Amino acid sequence: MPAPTLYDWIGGIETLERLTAEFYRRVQQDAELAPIFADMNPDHPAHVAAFIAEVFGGPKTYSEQHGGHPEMVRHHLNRHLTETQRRRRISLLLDCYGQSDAPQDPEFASAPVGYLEWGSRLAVINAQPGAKVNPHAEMPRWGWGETGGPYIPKGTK
Ligand code: HEM
Repeated sequence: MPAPTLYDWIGGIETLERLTAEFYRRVQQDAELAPIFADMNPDHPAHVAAFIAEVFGGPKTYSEQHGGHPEMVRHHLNRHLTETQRRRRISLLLDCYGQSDAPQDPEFASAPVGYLEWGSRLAVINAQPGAKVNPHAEMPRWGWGETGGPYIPKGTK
């Protein structure tokens, strides 16, 4: 029997939307993060839920209706996000997850941490001056622990 996707395991789009709604509710009360999201699009929490759903093996709604990975990157351009903000965002997200009714088994709980670490670092890199969007960037897919292979420095095979 194939392993369920992370999307199925967490409880699908309903759970993800509950988590992002709670996360952005807490963001408004967080001194570090509130200013960054002060002018946030009201649909942002639902869009982020759709994005994560797709990364976790769920429906391709973000790719089909919201512009896919390149559009997500575009939203971070020139925002000058910092390492401190990145870490605060992860910490708050993990608090929301840990205090939610989403599954807390160690096997599941460890998988999104890798994705959050990877994805948030890309967001900070793409928020710096000079960052460019790759219009063909594929949507990442995350599983139960695959790393996707070792880091390969630029210019080497
Ligand atoms: C795994 C990491 C991340 C994911 C999956 C993610 C996902 C997204 C997505 C999907 C959007 C576009 C939403 C839309 O289409 O309306 C977005 C926008 C945005 N993200 Fe991220 N993001 C990540 C990391 C970060 C980090 C680390 C920060 C800052 C600490 C950040 C700040 C923002 C801001 C300020 C916007 C624009 C919000 C708005 O004005 O609507 N993101 N993000």
